[in-house]
Amino acid sequence: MTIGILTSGGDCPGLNAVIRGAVIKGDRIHHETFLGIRDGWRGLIEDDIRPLERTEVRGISKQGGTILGTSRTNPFESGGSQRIAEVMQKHEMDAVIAIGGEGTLTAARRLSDDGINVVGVPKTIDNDLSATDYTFGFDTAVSIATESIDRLRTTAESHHRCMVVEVMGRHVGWIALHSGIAAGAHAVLIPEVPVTLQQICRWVEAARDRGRAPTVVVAEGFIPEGQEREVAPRGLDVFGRPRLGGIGEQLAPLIEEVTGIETRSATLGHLQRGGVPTSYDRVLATRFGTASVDAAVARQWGTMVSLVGTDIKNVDLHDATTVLKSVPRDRWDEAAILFG
Ligand SMILES: Nc1ncnc2c1ncn2[C@@H]1O[C@H](COP(=O)(O)OP(=O)(O)O)[C@@H](O)[C@H]1O
Ligand SMILES: O=P(O)(O)OC[C@H]1O[C@](O)(COP(=O)(O)O)[C@@H](O)[C@@H]1O
Ligand SMILES: [Mg+2]
Repeated sequence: MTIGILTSGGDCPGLNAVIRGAVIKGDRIHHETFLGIRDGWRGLIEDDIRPLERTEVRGISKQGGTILGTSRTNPFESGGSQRIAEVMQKHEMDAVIAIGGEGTLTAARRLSDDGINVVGVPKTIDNDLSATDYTFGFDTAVSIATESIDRLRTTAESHHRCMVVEVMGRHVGWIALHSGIAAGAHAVLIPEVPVTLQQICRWVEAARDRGRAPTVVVAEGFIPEGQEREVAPRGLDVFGRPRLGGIGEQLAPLIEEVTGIETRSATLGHLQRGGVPTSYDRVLATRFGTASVDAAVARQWGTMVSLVGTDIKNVDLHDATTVLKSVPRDRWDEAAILFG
């Protein structure tokens, strides 16, 4: 069997570990041949494909980014399933392992419904995919965010300031919640839970009154009071969605105005997506990679590998892509006991 591998959507630490796991297991156990598809669906549509040898994946599980490149190309805008089948046939490619988030896997599901042999691997720092307990990349993003909040807090303490830290999370607040709890934030603001400016300021003042440097962690997708949408002053991405970012900068002067506490903001942005994966993410990504080849060999098309408890299972792509995994209200309430 010849298997093509692609990485698509926002990159995330651990992608290379999946590629390495798949190629090594496929070569050593199943004697499969691999093709590297460049830049996600773009490579499959534009026929940008090359052999992917075992020697190329040596030692890459600790490397950030993806050796295959990524893009947000929509396969259905330029030829769709028919074009992909044509390119696969040309390369005698029997199957595709698609490593991506909810967007990529939705595309994979649609392609699979059209008869393309696809197996999905869930990736995203946002941890917003249903049908898997965790995705690789999330642990690394939370670690980087936690360390950054710890650092920002020491400078805020020196200056008796409030610090607003903006983290990623397009639709969900998992990174904000976990890094906020880990760093002992005085407020965590997420897209799932509306919080008034008044409440935020009450938490900030309570922390200040105890001699603490108030620390507010906000997910980029948090919708501030009185606004209908997220803060997105930087136009649209290639898929036509608003590019989020800026809520931290918007909140800081408002908090300063209401509380009188000098307030700064810092946006962590792509720092959360770059660099080496944590050991947790390397292990999860490697296990996903080896399991994805097993799924391809077993011809489990239209499925995705997933983490359930500590086991790796196979789930239907339909189940994985219908509902986003958002933060349940009780998980935020549990954290909110510690705010202020
Ligand atoms: N509903 C959809 N149908 C087909 N293709 C989609 C769909 N949603 C997203 N995609 C494609 O997958 C790409 C990757 O999705 P995106 O959300 O950017 O990243 P991720 O896969 O990490 O979630 C998108 O740019 C788009 O081209
Ligand atoms: O700056 P970019 O690459 O357009 O993407 C930013 C978005 O990508 C993410 O990091 C991950 O989202 P995806 O998994 O959907 O790619 C989001 O948290 C963020 O909103
Ligand atoms: Mg997405």
